Amino acid sequence: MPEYKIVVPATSANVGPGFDVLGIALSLFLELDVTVDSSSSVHLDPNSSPKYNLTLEYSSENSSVSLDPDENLICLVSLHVLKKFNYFEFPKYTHVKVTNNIPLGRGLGSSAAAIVAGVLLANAVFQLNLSLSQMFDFCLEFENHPDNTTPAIVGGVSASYVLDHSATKDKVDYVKIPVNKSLKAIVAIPEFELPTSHSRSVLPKSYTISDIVHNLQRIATLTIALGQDPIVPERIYNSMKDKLHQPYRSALVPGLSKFLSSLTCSNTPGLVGVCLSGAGPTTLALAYDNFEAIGSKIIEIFDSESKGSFKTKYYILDIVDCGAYCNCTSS
Ligand SMILES: Nc1ncnc2c1ncn2[C@@H]1O[C@H](COP(=O)(O)OP(=O)(O)O)[C@@H](O)[C@H]1O
Ligand SMILES: N[C@@H](CCOP(=O)(O)O)C(=O)O
Repeated sequence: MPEYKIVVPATSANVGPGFDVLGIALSLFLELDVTVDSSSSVHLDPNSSPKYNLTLEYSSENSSVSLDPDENLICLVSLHVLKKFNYFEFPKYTHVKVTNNIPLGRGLGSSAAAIVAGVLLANAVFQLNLSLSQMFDFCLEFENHPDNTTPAIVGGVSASYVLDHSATKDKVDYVKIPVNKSLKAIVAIPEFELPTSHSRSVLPKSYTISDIVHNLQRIATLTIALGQDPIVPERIYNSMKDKLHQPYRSALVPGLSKFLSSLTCSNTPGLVGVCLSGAGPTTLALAYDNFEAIGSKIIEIFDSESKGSFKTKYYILDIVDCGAYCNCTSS
């Protein structure tokens, strides 16, 4: 009876000036427990009619997610990978129990985690031995910016570029960026969802050269500043400013402008930088100390700016150096 455990971290993409380039893997996880078991009682449930020999179960509060393999993102990705290897269904009695702690549509890479999990699911059950490069290529077919999927796969902070969307393989290359070990992420998550597709639709089609240079200068310094020891808070803080996406998205996230302008490394001890997480509405603060105090200060800002229209909660998360993995727990 093969059993697999697949674990994929949440990710915060962009990291200020790194629109569609940078991403951080964080200690909040999507987990899949996969069994291929002919004696399992879950298949005796008359309401669970397996499609492609697969049944799905969600243990946590993702009630909006479809359990139909033709609609569920994890299954869609997995079946897509399988078809490329001429498999069209899972082994009989495949059951996938999903425990998802990554909130959906909040800018913490839930869709990227689901895509990566789908690739790993196909890889594990059919022993495809996919290379890292093949995994990146499959992910890119479902999310055409690799800034979430790369750190979800390789962990830590990464920068990636797409070599050529029209190439047949090896489309993505990446580097991992050294990060000072004392840094943690404080993510403030509003209770409303903001689909990434909507948050991308408000971005302009072209930019001024001064805005582009603004971000180019900062992304270069940020990638070095994050790993410096001792930390230079002002350098990280200034390097995390962005002119390519945050100004256009602030109308979608009440409180974002105030959050970005009022919390500084001078008035908030321990803080080194602030930005929107991915496409929002979650925000990210990087800090080396005073995590709880910074979290409370952020919540005060959003509570006052939202005027009671939504609540915001915060998590203090580690930057996890290990990306997605799959363990075979029995043979
Ligand atoms: N664990 C999951 N299982 C199935 N589908 C998921 C899962 N996580 C995310 N999704 C899909 O991805 C959508 C959210 O994607 P997106 O708008 O890009 O937000 P995010 O910033 O969280 O990635 C969800 O509405 C759902 O359709
Ligand atoms: N670079 C993308 C990142 C989207 O991340 P998500 O976690 O919100 O899906 C963008 O900014 O659109």
